Amino acid sequence: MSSPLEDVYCTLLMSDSYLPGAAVLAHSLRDAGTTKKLAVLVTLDTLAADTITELKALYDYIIPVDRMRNPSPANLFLMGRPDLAFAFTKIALWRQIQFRKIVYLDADVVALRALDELFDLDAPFAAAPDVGWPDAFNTGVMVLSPNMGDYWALQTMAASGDSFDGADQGLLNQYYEHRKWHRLPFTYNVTPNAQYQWEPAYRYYKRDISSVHFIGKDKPWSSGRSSPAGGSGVYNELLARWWAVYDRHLKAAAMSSGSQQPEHHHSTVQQHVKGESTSADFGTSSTQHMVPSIAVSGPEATTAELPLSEPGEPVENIDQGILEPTPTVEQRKFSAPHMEWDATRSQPPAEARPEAEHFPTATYEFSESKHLFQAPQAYPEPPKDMWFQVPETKPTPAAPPRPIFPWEQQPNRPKASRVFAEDLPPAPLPAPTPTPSALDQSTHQFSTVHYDKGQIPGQEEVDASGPTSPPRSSSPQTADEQWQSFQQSNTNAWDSVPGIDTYVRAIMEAQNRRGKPQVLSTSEGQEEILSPSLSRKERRESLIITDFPTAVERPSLPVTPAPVRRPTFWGEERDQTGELPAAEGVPNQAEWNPEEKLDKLRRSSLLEFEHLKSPVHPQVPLRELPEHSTEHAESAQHHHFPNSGDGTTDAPSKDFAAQDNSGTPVFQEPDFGSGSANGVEGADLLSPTAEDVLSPTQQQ
Ligand SMILES: O=c1ccn([C@@H]2O[C@H](COP(=O)(O)OP(=O)(O)O[C@H]3O[C@H](CO)[C@@H](O)[C@H](O)[C@H]3O)[C@@H](O)[C@H]2O)c(=O)[nH]1
Ligand SMILES: [Mn+2]
Repeated sequence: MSSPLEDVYCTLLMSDSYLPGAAVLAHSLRDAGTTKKLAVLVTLDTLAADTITELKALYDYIIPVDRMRNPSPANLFLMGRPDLAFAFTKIALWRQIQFRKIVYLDADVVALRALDELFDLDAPFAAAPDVGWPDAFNTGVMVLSPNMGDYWALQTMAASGDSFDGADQGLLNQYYEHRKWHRLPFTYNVTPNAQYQWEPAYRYYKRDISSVHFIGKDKPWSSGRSSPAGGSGVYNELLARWWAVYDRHLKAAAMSSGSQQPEHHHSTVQQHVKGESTSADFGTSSTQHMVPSIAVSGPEATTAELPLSEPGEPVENIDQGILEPTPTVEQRKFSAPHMEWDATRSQPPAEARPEAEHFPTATYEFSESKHLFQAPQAYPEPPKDMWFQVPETKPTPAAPPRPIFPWEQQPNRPKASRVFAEDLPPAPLPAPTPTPSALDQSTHQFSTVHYDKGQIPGQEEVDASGPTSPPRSSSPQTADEQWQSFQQSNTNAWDSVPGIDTYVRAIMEAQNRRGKPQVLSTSEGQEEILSPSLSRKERRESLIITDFPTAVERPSLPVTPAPVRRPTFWGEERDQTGELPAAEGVPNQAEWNPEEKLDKLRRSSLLEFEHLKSPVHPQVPLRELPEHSTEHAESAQHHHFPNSGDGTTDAPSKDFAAQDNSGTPVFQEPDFGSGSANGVEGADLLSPTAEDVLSPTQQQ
């Protein structure tokens, strides 16, 4: 007998109903990698043969013991646990002197890690505090050194029924109250309950938990998979640990997946797990099991026929609409992962446990429900206040903007409106220009609609009903007179500030010196051409942009206008970086005599231009010309030449300045289309090209 005594984990099984607990416990210890052997005390006369067979597959030692009844079980009723009438049987542990040390675990314990270090305790007896009374210990996890002295002392107490709770825990606490017992950390016997309150402590110590003990009447396997209503997140989390072991080794799906273990072992366990199996012959043939499920599912399976499930039914009843789901937030409370060390400051401690050691595991399986899907009667309420509340009372409109311009303060100011050219009565054309040439006749055809100053559509809207400007239809005034009166009534305050006037004049003079074209200068001899009614002396010379020169004041543009130098974003850099490529067939400006070309044009056959008189000539769009069209008509004498060759009309350059860089509007050419702009013949006759305009200095 010199061989050293063995160490074992040991549990107790007195009824078949606790078999799932004993099976999960054994698997959890083996999963944790313990090197110790497993033993189970069994009361053979209260256990089924299948249960013993199952235990043999899980435990190294099956140790039959005699049941020991409490002779005075009244205190058990005080606890509400009359089922613990044979709890004294547990003291048989002390007589298992074939073992050096026993780490005893209740059958309702699941080990989260191996507890092998407990075998190294020197103390003859150790246990963890009980949550119901922490000065006492819980007898679900104990470390003991079997010896017959303690056994007989305990047996004597038990026989006399000396236990304050009527069961083993009261007995053992009374026995060790005046002896030394080693107090184990609570983490060796964590006893969660649905009403657990101190969740922060749980979060803090969670990673140290070695085993979880599901005390009380309801066990994980007897309650089924759904957690008790209102169960705390802590409880559900730890409950999941038990089910994780069960699912890993014992659930029905494992049976049909080629497991090496005999099927009946698992079915024996499943019989005692709520919601896992209701049939005694479950597992004899999975095919047979499937047949009724097909027969039941059909349109005739209405909600009324569905069996109502108990509160603790599996999730699939929620899917089937039998049960209302609880909101997801309550099902899964977030808990931040516990950090063992500050990873931002140091490396992990050498003896640290794996970070993923306590990761919760969840296993999902196919539903075996035989019912068609039924939508839940109610889904969780959508969040409130997610719509825009339309104000019930109309908001008071904001005050109108403060008047800026003098005419805005006129009491009877007409309401601003929009007038389109199409809506206007045809404007009376001014007296035709007494030019006999056919060229002029055709030129006028270019200007589809002819406006005088006072008839400019854009100004009509202000003009027409204004108090200072009588309606044109009833007015004997000429267009120019209307224009004058309009201008006089609508002046800007700054028009009369002499400093501004002087300043702008200086700028313009500087520009003139640099060769900019100025259209405001008058040209003698042309005064009477289009507006004989307006004397030039009546107009003051003006810098105001809106104060356009009349036809009398405005000279005909030179045939070859001076190129307009436009300011670029890069300043004058453009002159250095290059120029546009020369247009094909465009003569050098120096070699070009406009008079000669005009003569040549006049001599050419009139018939060739007859088609240009047609107002629907395809090259001439019928649209209103800008307000300077009067001037345009004049200048067109010099600019608009038809192509004498193929009969198409040549477009003048559109780069012809609409505005020079002083901001003074010059005039805008009508759009004649771009197709023929590069015609050689026409280019010969037309002066300004893009090249001329943009980079005249670069030419030769
Ligand atoms: O029908 C039964 C009842 C109990 N047991 C075994 O006895 C143990 C104790 O019973 P249990 O239901 O686990 O009791 P608890 O709910 O844990 O109640 C507490 O009270 C019991 C009686 O004092 C102590 O044994 C427990 O350790 C203590 O945690 C079980 O784990 C089993 O190992 C059976 O095998 N079959
Ligand atoms: Mn227990």
